[in-house]
Amino acid sequence: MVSSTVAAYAADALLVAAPPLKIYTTVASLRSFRRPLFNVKSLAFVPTMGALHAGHLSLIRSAAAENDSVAVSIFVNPAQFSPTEDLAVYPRTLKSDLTALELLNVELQQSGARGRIEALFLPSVTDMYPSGIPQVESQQRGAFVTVQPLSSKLEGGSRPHFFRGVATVVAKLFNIVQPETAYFGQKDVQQTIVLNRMIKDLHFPITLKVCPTGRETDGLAMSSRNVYLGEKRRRIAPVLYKALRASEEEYARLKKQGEALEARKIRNKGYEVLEAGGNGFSFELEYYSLADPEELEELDVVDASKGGVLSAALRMLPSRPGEGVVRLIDNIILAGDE
Ligand SMILES: Nc1ncnc2c1ncn2[C@@H]1O[C@H](COP(=O)(O)OP(=O)(O)OP(=O)(O)O)[C@@H](O)[C@H]1O
Ligand SMILES: CC(C)(CO)[C@@H](O)C(=O)[O-]
Ligand code: BAL
Repeated sequence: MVSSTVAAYAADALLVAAPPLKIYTTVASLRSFRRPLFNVKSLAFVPTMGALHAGHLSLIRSAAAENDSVAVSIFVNPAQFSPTEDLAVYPRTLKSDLTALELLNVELQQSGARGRIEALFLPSVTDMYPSGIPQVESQQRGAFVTVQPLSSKLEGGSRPHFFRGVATVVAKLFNIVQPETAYFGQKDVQQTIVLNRMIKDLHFPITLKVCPTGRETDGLAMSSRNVYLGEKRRRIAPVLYKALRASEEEYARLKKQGEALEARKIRNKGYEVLEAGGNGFSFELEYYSLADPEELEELDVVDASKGGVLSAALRMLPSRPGEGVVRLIDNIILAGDE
C-alpha cells in the first residue's frame, strides 16, 4: 500500500516533467506530422488496440532504441471482430494509456534512448473506413486485404474474419503513417507471418520487427483481454505456457539425443500438462499446433534446420455465472539451425 502510494507520487512528479503527447485524430493531421520527417528522421510505428500493458510498452522501447522517432496508434478495429465477438466491451482505457505513454517518454529521455514517441494516432472509425464497416462481412463495402491461405489456418480456423480485418487495417495504417519499420509482438505470431506476407506481396517498403512476448511472473502472456479472466481462471491460465514449455523441452531432448523430431511426441508432452493442469476448471483446446514457420503447415517431423512454430489457443470456460468464455493464445518458436 505504502509503496504503491510512493510509486504514484513518483509517477505524478514524472508526469509534471513530461511534455504532453502530441495526439493526431485525423489522417490529414497525421500526414502533416509525417511529411517533414522524410529523409530527416527514421520513423518506427507501433500499432495497438490500446488497453496498454508492459508488453506493448516493450515494443515501443525497442522502436525508440532503434529509430529517431516513434508513432503509436490506438484503434479498436471493428473489421477484425466478428458479430459475436467482444467489440462493444473490448477494454478501452485511453486516460491511463496516455499516462503510460507520457511516462514512457520521460523514461526514454532519461535513459538517453535514440527516439521518442512523437505522435499518437487516434483515428475515428469513419476516417479508417470511409464506406462504413458493418460487422457482417457480406454487408461490407470498399477495399479489403486478404492473405491466402495463411489467414485460414490456426487462428483463422476459429476466427475466419480475423486476418482480413487485421491485414486491411494495417495496410491502411501503413499507408497513412508510412514508417520505415513496424514493431509487432510475438504473442500474435500468426499475425506477424500474415503481415510479413502482405508486406512482401504488396511491396510495402517497410520492415517488420517481431519483439519477444512480455509475460507475467507466472509465465502467462500479457494480453489486454486477461482482465476478462477473473481471479480463479487467472490462476489456471499459465497452464498454456507451461504446456508449450513442456513441448519445447521435449524438442530439445529429442534433438540432443539425435532422435527424429516427431511432432506427435512433442505435442503429446504439452497435452499431458494440459490434462493435469485444469484443477477442476474447464477449458477447451482449440488447437495445439506444430507448424512450419513460413506457411504454417502442420508438421509430422520437424526439420531441425528450419525449426517450427509451436502455438496453441485455449478457451477458458466460465468459472461462475456472469463470466464469458476467454480465449488465450500463446506460442514458442523452435529456432532452426540455419
Ligand atoms: N504480451 C505481449 N508481449 C509483446 N507484445 C505484445 C503482447 N501482447 C500484445 N502484444 C503486441 O502488441 C501489439 C498490439 O496488440 P493488442 O493491442 O491487440 O494487444 P493484446 O494484448 O494482444 O490484446 P488482445 O487481448 O486483444 O489480444 C501487437 O503487435 C501484439 O502482438
Ligand atoms: C495489429 C493490430 C493493432 C491491428 O488492429 C491488432 O491486431 C493488434 O493489436 O494486434
Ligand atoms: N492482438 C490481437 C488482436 C485481437 O485479438 O483482436
